[in-house]
Amino acid sequence: MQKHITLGEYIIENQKDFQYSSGELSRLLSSIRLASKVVNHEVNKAGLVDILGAAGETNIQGENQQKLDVYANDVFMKTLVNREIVCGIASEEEDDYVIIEGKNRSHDNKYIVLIDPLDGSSNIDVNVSVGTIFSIYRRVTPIGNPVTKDDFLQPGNLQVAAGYVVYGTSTMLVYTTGFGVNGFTLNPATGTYYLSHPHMQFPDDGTIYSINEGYYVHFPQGVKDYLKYCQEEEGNRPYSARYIGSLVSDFHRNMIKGGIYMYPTSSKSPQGKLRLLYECNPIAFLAEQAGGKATDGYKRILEIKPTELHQRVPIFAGSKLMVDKLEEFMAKYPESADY
Ligand SMILES: O=P(O)(O)OC[C@H]1O[C@](O)(COP(=O)(O)O)[C@@H](O)[C@@H]1O
Ligand SMILES: [Mg+2]
Ligand SMILES: [Mg+2]
Repeated sequence: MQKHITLGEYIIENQKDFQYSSGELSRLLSSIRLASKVVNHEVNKAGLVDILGAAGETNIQGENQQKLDVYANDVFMKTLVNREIVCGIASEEEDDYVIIEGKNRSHDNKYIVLIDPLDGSSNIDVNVSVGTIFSIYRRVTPIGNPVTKDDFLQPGNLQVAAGYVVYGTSTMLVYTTGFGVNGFTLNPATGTYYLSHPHMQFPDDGTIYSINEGYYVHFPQGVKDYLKYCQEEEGNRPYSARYIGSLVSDFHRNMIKGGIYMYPTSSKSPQGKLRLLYECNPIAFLAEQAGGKATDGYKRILEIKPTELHQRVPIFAGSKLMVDKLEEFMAKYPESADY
């Protein structure tokens, strides 16, 4: 009989791959696994109980928080804090980073977590897939001291692990520790994640483009030109347009089928919309680990030096040949061109 590998087994078996293996990163990933199951349970009954709708608060970025945004943030924060395995957390739903001081081992945990607890909030109330995105770094502040902003403002190429959970028709946890990308599907009957998508790889090329095309008039000229290219009749074009409006779900589909996800700058959002630290960096790490590519249109996302916790950047991520082509169009216009 074929043996089904559980996520718990996989984490333990691959612990040796971690550069500074001490079991801490494994415990951290196990905590995320646990918290994701709790959030999944709540997301699954979203239509039944009073957890739909706005929480009545806005986050520091001026966005209306949904009840499930707040719930997911609480679950991930509490799970990570209670287990005393990280020294700091930054979340989309928190104004500033949170310093975690262990009860017995004050300030001596190694890892920090940056998280988008519930991605795609606008889809919650209409029963469409949402997700969680996480990014993990080693601290740079010496052990024994409280973490500082510098620990959180590290470029994406220093991530030690990153991943997402997609709460879709099935729930999947997909992650990398820098040794490829693996996907695990939750069996709701047993509450266990099983390895279902080993060694996930972006097809080199694809025929899906994902962008909020409603904002077309506000896009940079390079993006407009690329969209016209996507729609022309030639070779494997025109491509199919697919846009869920949930980064995790759009990215996940494109990784499996081949495609490009785009959230450019626009005259309405001159910096782009998606957040570098807990949306773009983890997605870019996964994209590269799966043989794909992620850029801001001109340079690698993973090489951007962050300056702000909630910094926004444009992102183009997906199949390598498609992102290469997008960059060709972008290169025709200087990076600072007016829209
Ligand atoms: O509605 P728009 O402008 O197309 O934006 C959709 C994008 O915004 C996001 O929902 C932002 O994420 P949050 O829900 O975590 O704020 C992305 O998941 C998604 O790709
Ligand atoms: Mg998000
Ligand atoms: Mg969110």
